Amino acid sequence: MTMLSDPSRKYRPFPQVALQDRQWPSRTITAPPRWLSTDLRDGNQSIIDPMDAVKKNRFFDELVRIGIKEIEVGFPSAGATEFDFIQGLVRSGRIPDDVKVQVLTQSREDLIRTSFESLESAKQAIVHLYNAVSPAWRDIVFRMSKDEVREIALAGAKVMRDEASKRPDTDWHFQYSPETFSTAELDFSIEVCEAVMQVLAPTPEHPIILNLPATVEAATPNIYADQIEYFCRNLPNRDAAVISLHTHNDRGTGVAAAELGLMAGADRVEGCLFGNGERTGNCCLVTVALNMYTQGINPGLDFSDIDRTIETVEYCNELPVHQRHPYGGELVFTAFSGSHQDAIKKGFEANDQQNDEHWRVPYLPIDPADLGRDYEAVIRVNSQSGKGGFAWVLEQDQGLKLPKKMQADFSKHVQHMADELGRELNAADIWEAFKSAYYVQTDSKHFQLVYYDESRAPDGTRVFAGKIAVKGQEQSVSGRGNGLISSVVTTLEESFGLDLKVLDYSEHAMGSGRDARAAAYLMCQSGDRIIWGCGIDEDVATASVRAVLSAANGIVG
Ligand SMILES: CC(=O)SCCNC(=O)CCNC(=O)[C@H](O)C(C)(C)COP(=O)(O)OP(=O)(O)OC[C@H]1O[C@@H](n2cnc3c(N)ncnc32)[C@H](O)[C@@H]1OP(=O)(O)O
Ligand SMILES: CC(C)C(=O)C(=O)O
Repeated sequence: MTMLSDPSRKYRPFPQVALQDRQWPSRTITAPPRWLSTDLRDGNQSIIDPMDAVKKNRFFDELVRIGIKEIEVGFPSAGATEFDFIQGLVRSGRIPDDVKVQVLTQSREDLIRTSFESLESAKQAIVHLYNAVSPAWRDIVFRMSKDEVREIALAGAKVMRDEASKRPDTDWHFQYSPETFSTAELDFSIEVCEAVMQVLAPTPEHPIILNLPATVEAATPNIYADQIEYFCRNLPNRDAAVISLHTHNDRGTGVAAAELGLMAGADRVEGCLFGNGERTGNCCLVTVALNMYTQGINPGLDFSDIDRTIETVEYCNELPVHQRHPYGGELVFTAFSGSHQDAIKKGFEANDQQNDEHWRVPYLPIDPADLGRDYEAVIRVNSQSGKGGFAWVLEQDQGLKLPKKMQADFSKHVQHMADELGRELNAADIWEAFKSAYYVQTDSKHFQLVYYDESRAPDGTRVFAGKIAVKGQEQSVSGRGNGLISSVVTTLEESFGLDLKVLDYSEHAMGSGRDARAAAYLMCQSGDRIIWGCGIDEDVATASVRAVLSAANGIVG
């Protein structure tokens, strides 16, 4: 056994934050934060093959297109690929005026200087300095005291200040991250940030960005929220700082931590699209933004063509977006199971009928159409599905609105097919099943309408006269009734001895305008059997004749 029976021998519970009067639990998010995408930095440093300039440029353009205004474009001192891409981007003139690019650097003099050089001639830019401050990193990585670790930050901040002052044509912004903030002593993080602020002298008009990372997510998200609230309440000169969140997803709650962190007073969120990033990834910006959207808040980011965004992300990261990923995954708006399909179908119908625009569709937290997703993908049919599922597919695909009782009849055919094939049934499968169950638009049937005429007899009854092919042999037939349908029923009775009593009839138009067709449905009794028929034709009367023949085929078939 490799898992411990007593894990407390190896792992300690995360301590509570000393914050008795926490305010964040009773706050709500009412406005979007500032968004920073670190796809091209944190995302890029964690994929198997880091992006080349072609991929980085494509990703950058997509980030701009969806409306991200702060983009961390790389780690310039990592090497020539990074440096040249950043210089190329800055010189290309492709950075919109309202977009700031950001670069990350360790707090080492040569690396900071290289970072500034990469941004030479930028109109505006953010230089992001970091060093780890928590005990494990102090003891193990740096082997330094608190004072020495604070000194790393201070020394770096001074180089930043000096490098910026050498390049007055660029509007410089500074960001500092006490890396490993989530596992550090809060008062020490505040102490280091305060020291950095003293060097860089931010003001409310030109604030510093203090980015507080959960470099490794180590506790429940309420703890991170406490840490953020504590930090915001105790940081001197809070007005001169933009508080930024940078959560990772080690415990699977990176998004929750960012949301609670915003309630705790933060102004900005860093993350990656679809949660790429170190280990289990960064907080997913798409999820945080669309969670807000579903609460009626415009996140300021546009995912109305989410598939295009996914395509770019998958191409550049060479990693798939998981099928179950919130909002973007291929299956997240799809219901296979019968009771979900039934509720969704009813929800769409109710939504169309209600007077206001508020979204109320069971099982769907967001309208897929808002993200450019097709309704057709919402309901897919397999052996777990019910009548709501195939009825939806037939309606979307063929325009057929089956009467409720006929859905129950057709259900047996679909279930049989699904069990036989042992796989998902697509729209073509369901249409095939329908055609063969009701002898619609197929040559392999007992009775086939060749042509007919309808006339009125002197006594007012209707006369049906025409040719019906029986197993391919055409026969002239005729019969009378009160209406067209009953005249066909009489014809079948008199010519072929069929026992057929019509119990119910309905019809509807399929489509509109010149191409409109009609569908007719017939519920009949023959002996003790209930038989359904369906006819489709350009002409509504002919559709009803076909429906009778469809039922007749059901009797003999
Ligand atoms: C949490 C994060 O995601 S932070 C971002 C991490 N991203 C990256 O590292 C990607 C880009 N990095 C790189 O290309 C390389 O690491 C480089 C070029 C920056 C530096 O490479 P190297 O000079 O070989 O150093 P290396 O990366 O191994 O860093 C280790 C050294 O830097 C020190 N160091 C680490 N972080 C920092 C920091 N933020 N500030 C100052 N020094 C630091 C370590 O203590 C160690 O020092 P030592 O050699 O005296 O023990
Ligand atoms: C550099 C910092 C912000 C980081 O990536 C982290 O701590 O995860």
